[in-house]
Amino acid sequence: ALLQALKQGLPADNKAGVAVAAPAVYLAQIQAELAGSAIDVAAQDVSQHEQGAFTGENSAAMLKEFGVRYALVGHSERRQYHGETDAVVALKAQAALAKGITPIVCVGETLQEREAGQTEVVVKRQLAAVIHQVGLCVSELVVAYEPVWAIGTGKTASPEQAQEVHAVLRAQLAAATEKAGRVPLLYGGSMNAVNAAQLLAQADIDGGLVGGAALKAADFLTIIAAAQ
Ligand SMILES: O=C[C@H](O)COP(=O)(O)O
Repeated sequence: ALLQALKQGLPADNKAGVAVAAPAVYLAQIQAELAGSAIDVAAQDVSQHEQGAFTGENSAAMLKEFGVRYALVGHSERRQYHGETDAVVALKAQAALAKGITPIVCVGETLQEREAGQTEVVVKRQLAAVIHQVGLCVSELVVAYEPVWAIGTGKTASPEQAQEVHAVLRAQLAAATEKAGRVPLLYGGSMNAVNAAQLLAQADIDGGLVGGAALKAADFLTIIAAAQ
């Protein structure tokens, strides 16, 4: 029902790239529902391994069979609950790129790290691992800044706080590629229909990685409208 509402509500002149990131078991259904629409399919994770005996993992090649165009890598919940290190996240980004899937690399600091003044150090360390791993493919990444303290909490980073970090990430990308301006930088963490426009108005915030607010089609469509 959510996908139908999104498809019907997306204006014909929509200019924002839109993708739905679903758990792997729903990807076939999502692919079928979104066929012929302007909405892309994304996975919430991808294996770091190209192939082999890794029971339970979904390789990039397998995801590709279901029309997956993007894969989140390094979402803070994967880092926190599944022990994913910067090195593993970097391998996942590389594995996705190798099969033509665009990785959406998630970075972000915890509340403790922010309060310790470590935000810049943490996000730069997380992104550096990926930049180092993917080499010349840096310009093919999407990067999402998701402060851990803002995810699902209703506490959004202020537009100024988010922009400050996005500017750091943009500069880091610019040191690695001439095409840094083309790398979409998304903000995630309690983005909603009310605060999206102000966040998206910031110079280096190109889009959103929306969780809770995307579960209501009307709210998600409002955010998409703000991203034009
Ligand atoms: O996966 C989604 C992001 O982590 C943001 O979630 P949220 O918008 O519910 O805070």
